[in-house]
Amino acid sequence: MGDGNATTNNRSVSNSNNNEKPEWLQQYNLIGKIGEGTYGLVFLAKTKSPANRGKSIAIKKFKQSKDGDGVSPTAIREIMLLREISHENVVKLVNVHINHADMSLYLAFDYAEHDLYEIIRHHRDKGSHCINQYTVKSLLWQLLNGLNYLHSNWIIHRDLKPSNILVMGEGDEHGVVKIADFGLARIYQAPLKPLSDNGVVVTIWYRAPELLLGAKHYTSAVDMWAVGCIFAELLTLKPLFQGAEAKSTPNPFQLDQLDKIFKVLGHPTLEKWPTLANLPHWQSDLQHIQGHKYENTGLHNVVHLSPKSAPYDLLSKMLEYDPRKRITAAQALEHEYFRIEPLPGRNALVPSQPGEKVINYPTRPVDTNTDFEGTTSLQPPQPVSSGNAVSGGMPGGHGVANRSASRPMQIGMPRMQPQVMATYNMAQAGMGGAMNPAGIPMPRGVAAQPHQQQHLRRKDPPGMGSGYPPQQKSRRQ
Ligand SMILES: Nc1ncnc2c1ncn2[C@@H]1O[C@H](COP(=O)(O)OP(=O)(O)OP(=O)(O)O)[C@@H](O)[C@H]1O
Repeated sequence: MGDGNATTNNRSVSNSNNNEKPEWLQQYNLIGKIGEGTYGLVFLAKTKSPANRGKSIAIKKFKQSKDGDGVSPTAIREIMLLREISHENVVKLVNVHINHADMSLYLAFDYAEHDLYEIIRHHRDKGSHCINQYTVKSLLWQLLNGLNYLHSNWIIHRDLKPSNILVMGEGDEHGVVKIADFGLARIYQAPLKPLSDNGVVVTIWYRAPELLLGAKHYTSAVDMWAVGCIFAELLTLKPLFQGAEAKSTPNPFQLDQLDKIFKVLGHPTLEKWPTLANLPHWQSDLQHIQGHKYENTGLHNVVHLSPKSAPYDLLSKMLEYDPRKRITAAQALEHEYFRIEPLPGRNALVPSQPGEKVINYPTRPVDTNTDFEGTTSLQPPQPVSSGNAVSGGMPGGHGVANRSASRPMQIGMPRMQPQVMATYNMAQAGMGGAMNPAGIPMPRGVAAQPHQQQHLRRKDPPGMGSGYPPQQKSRRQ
């Protein structure tokens, strides 16, 4: 590792003995497991190199598929492209490691102490303490800023949800949002099929109606739907559309999820969404979908916002049924909501007003008994300098450490300037398939949709060159 390339090794990571560790792993102190998703396990490690000693890294290990064929070379090439992605609001993929013995894949990312799932849960558990307006707005703005960059580079996330929206802990980037898990949907077997069944539930609550209705061609608009759901959840601390997942077949019809959506937004009509008639489930499930009459509960009642307010206007545009009419990330960044007080800032976790209490969000619990194989004891528990509580128990154990108060607010926030993406030599990489100007391959069989094409025509993605929210009077660091 450290040379910027994927590193490979023929020996399996079988235990914690340093001599038997593959070379790349010897550059880290593996601390323990911090999470488990549908596709893999996430570990906390610390770098050993003198230049970056003690830097926290999150290593995601991808599980083997059941048939044991590991990760395809195509998937590996696509992951290598993700290394070129660089933006302040997108988590940095620092390295890629492939273990050839079992074709397991390890992705090393910059570590983020918090995520929106935990932040929302923290507020909900404290009972009726909503997230302050400044924090909600700053989190949302940065999420949109990162997403605008990804969409401009032809990357559709497809699985945005609160646990994938990370927020940096203390340090230079305190309170900065980082989108995680981007671009990985392409290496999974479509659509969103887990590599192995580990009992982790795939969340459908943030899934766009066109996907639920069986659309074969999705666009970046699916991410904007998810952002709308996350925005509402930040406001109310409750998932907006909490459907029960159907699991009968690999990609079952998620009727309950649609039911939850229709109950709040009313029934979609062909008048408002003309291409609805072409969607497979709309056609095939006449009895359930078209036969049922839904009362429109009213989104404003659920999120407790005035229908005339700026946040409501933005939210309703994110939750537009027709994906072609749904607001884009670039358009959302220009919305009035971000031009009125409180203005969004770079550190989303500082108090919104002088004198307001600093919230000490809990650090991630670390299970120090689980290593890459999932069983072996790693090393004796040790103090973790980033403030992580080290628990010897299973994930979910509470390891809440006290942390010092946030830095005082500063005026004059730096502009967010995304770096230009390096172009990848596709001929050299031997890749075929549809390409876009940024050198990112399109998902197989996915044509550029109107929602995406608007980005194609632009040289610089809108909203990115304009820096942080426009016309700000005062800003928080
Ligand atoms: N770079 C990172 N730094 C810190 N924690 C991370 C990082 N990336 C992921 N995590 C955390 O690890 C946990 C598991 O993440 P993972 O992406 O594997 O699963 P998930 O997002 O919860 O579910 P799924 O795999 O179904 O999308 C989550 O709590 C997530 O916030």
